[in-house]
Amino acid sequence: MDNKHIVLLATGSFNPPTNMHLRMFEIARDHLNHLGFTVCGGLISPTHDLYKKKDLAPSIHRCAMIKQALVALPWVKISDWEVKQSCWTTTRNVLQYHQNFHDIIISSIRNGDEVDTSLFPVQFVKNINAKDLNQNMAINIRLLCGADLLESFAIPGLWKDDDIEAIVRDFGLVVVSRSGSNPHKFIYESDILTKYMANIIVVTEWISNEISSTKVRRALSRNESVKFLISDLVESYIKEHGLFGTLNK
Ligand SMILES: Nc1ncnc2c1ncn2[C@@H]1O[C@H](COP(=O)(O)OP(=O)(O)OP(=O)(O)O)[C@@H](O)[C@H]1O
Ligand SMILES: NC(=O)c1ccc[n+]([C@@H]2O[C@H](COP(=O)(O)O)[C@@H](O)[C@H]2O)c1
Repeated sequence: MDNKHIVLLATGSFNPPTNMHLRMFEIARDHLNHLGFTVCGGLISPTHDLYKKKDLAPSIHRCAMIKQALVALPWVKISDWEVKQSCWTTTRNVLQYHQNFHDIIISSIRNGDEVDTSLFPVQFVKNINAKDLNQNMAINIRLLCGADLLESFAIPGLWKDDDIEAIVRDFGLVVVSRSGSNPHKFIYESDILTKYMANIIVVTEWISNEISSTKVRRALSRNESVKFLISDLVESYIKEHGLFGTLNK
């Protein structure tokens, strides 16, 4: 099977989605294209409401904000599968679900079955032609993350070793560097990550910045401007619904 066709999947709180979340997809796609991969699309899978994170807005709002943010990034779509589960799901399971979903779509197309194209994540149809399908084409779901998420692999009790191994072995990682991080050093210091180094692509963000959802939430609660940090549509949604302490401000 060839693994040159990639769908990038990012998980996280997106509380709220920032411009850096969008940029992460753009620079990853650009980098992968230069390496000879075809990025067929991207997916954002916001984490479940039961994920223990301070000040986590309800997923109904996080999904709505992501949709607003993605108006500016049409090749990426939201997946609400994770938030619709009855409890929090590991990232490994999220990746596996989406991998299975794509495998089914590919085999349906190959068999000439009627496929509901509205189900396609992103520009799938545009980037895949019949010739590819006749060969051993496959779609590889890869986890797209910032270096802080990679480094969270080392937090005791947060990730199971088995899950980390399955994520790098079966799916692969695309890691975008973030201020204060050193993904290459982190990979070097981990036996599991070093073993599967070939499946980890590090994208260096040269124009590094410190945008984070935490800082955006803080600014919003203090009635400070968040223009150019999040999209105007996301900002309007937040204010309309009084999220993150913006009520009556
Ligand atoms: N400035 C950034 N540079 C690189 N990656 C980023 C950046 N901001 C977010 N990401 C990545 O986006 C994904 C989702 O992030 P998440 O929703 O946790 O945002 P966050 O800004 O880190 O949130 P919070 O501040 O609430 O912890 C993660 O993989 C995270 O590493
Ligand atoms: N064991 C696991 O699979 C595991 C552990 C910690 C975080 N996660 C995921 O990583 C993401 C982290 O998001 P935050 O950086 O916003 O906390 C979330 O989507 C969360 O579900 C997964």
